Amino acid sequence: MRITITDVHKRYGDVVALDGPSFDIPSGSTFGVLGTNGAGKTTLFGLLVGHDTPDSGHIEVGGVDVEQAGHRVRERVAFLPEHAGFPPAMTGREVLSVHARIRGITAREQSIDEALETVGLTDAADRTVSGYSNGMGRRLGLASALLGEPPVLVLDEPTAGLDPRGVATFHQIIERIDRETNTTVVLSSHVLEEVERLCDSVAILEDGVLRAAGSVDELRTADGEHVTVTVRPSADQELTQLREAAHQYGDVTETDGELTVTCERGAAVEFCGGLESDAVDHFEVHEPGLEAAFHEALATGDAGTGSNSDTGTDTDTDSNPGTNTDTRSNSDTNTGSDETATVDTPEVST
Ligand SMILES: Nc1ncnc2c1ncn2[C@@H]1O[C@H](COP(=O)(O)OP(=O)(O)OP(=O)(O)O)[C@@H](O)[C@H]1O
Repeated sequence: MRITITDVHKRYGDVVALDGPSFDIPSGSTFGVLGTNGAGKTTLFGLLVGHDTPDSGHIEVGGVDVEQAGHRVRERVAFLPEHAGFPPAMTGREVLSVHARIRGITAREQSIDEALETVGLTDAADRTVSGYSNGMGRRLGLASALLGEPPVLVLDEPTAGLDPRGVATFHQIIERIDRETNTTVVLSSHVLEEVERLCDSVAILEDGVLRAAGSVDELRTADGEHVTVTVRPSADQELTQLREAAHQYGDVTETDGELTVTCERGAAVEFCGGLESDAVDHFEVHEPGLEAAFHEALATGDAGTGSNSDTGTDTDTDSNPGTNTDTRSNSDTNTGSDETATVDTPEVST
């Protein structure tokens, strides 16, 4: 279900929480809302799920204005708040049963079983919540949001405070929802690698203002002319010559005997093509990441894709985007990730 946010304003007294952001969230996508502390993410989510109303502007979910829908917006939008608490004496299943009844969900038992299964809590369903770990509690919150298969799922910092295993479990669940359903997932996070991994598109807010919006691919290649190349020499004595060569192509930094060269794509091809196999143990070419785009957006107010942005068509988008540089095709490659071309013992030489 497509979400359209149009010129939304919200103040709390003198504080401007939202200052007119406008952007679209494509149906079926996983969408990240990013921003510094106090940027307005939670405020936006409160308006999106109908907990509060904007001072002006509109939010539509599937063509229906959230404000006008009133409590009926719950039929379309489910919410996992950042701090969701449950009565400790109730079992997980009882919690879901109450939530299902409140939300008027039919086929309640089946819906509860499915939600428990999706979040991996089937075995713990009949234990009291007081014995749940933090991660299990978060997953119970997600199960509650999933009841009745809502077309839109809003998750406010879903992995905040979880240990690495809890984070990984949550990622798997969200990826499964993305893969197996047409649910539109909107999430906020301060962890840019997480957003890069999970989300198709993002909006970046600062002080209530939209700084950038677009697909993750568009944003991270907004500065698409530049890549970084890291090179590890085969021996210490090769470092000086490599450093001199690298300086001809771009800015060079050095850490633990490894060089990082930031340069234009064409220069990277030339530089890598000129590396002598005897002198180099290993080199990698990195695409610009979302983190660079985020800082760029905050620094310039625009990451290159424009503000009041349509972030895509009303269809699912590729959830596992990635672009490669031309340099990858020049050599034998072991690709580390979609964003990195990794080359061991290059066979090209001058
Ligand atoms: N109920 C409220 N009363 C007064 N000010 C509020 C209220 N809710 C939010 N604000 C203010 O509005 C601004 C936006 O807050 P919001 O919680 O939406 O930001 P956020 O991006 O979610 O921040 P964080 O990443 O720290 O959770 C902040 O300046 C905040 O202090």
